[in-house]
Amino acid sequence: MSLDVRDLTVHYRTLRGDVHALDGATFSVADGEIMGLAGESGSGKSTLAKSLIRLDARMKYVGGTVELDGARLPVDDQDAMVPFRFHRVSLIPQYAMSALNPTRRIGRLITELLESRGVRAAGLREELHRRLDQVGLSADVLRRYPIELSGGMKQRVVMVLSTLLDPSLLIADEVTSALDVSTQRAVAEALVGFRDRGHVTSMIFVTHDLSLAHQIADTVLVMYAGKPVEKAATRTVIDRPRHPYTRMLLSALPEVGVTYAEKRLAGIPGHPPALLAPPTGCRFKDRCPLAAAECDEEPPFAEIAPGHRVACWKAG
Ligand SMILES: Nc1ncnc2c1ncn2[C@@H]1O[C@H](COP(=O)(O)OP(=O)(O)OP(=O)(O)O)[C@@H](O)[C@H]1O
Repeated sequence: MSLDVRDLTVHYRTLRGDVHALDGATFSVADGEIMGLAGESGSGKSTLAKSLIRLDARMKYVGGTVELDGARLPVDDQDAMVPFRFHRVSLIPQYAMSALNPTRRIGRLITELLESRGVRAAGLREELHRRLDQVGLSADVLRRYPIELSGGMKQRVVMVLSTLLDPSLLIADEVTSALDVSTQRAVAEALVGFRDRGHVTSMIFVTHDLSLAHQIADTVLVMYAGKPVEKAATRTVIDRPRHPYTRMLLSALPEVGVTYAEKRLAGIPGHPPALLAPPTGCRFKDRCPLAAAECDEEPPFAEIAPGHRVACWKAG
């Protein structure tokens, strides 16, 4: 088992109190698995992604454990995480490509970044060239400035850099959302290529776009209001979703070739609950067509079939 997360709970400190952005997340990711992490904006996807690598100053670890390849990942201690970051667990952050320093050539940027992580860049030069080639970039990009590269090229440079040390876990946080559809596909294919060549053991692919998760992920974990609500093989989530929220999320997807007049976007009525004071019991109950008295108690994230977990009293 590559990644094993138990009851991970992380809040944001605010002047008005704690925002319960991630509340008791339990799931695992197997060796070789690409897990899509899906859910509406604000469901806690980025919070979960960041929690596995670096909490920012406003985030507060509240509880839970994370194991990577059988050893504890010290996600509650930011200094103890230093040797793991980049080496064992690596993140391609949201908007990574706009974070490249515009005044440095790509080659120099990469050298500086590697050396700041205690890695000798000279020893990795050949491998760097090989990996750039694998994602369709020539070594010539190393002599260019970020402004001379397209968005898709910059994204691929960041991807190569994030995986250069063969991390066990790669987290890709909305890496394709700023790209056009064909570039999205190239970036998604490059990510799958990293896994297929063994440059990363497993991957969490954060996206609000279930159709994109469908293209590259082996499994999908759906989050709602800070909690995982369903996880299964991608085909199962798409063809036989069991959580009412997953069903509504899927029916809200626009269909290609169907005009707006023919099928108005279903959408999901209502709003997610405020996470400053989340409701007790199932967090989806106020928007759920199946809600009943038992939903005042929190449903467990139970395995209803091999590899298929659902947090819903009505799914069993
Ligand atoms: N710095 C912060 N301070 C307070 N609350 C925050 C902060 N960052 C995020 N939140 C809240 O935590 C919850 C989860 O946010 P998060 O960014 O993890 O969601 P997300 O699913 O990644 O959304 P998106 O798809 O928009 O990136 C939301 O309710 C959000 O408002």
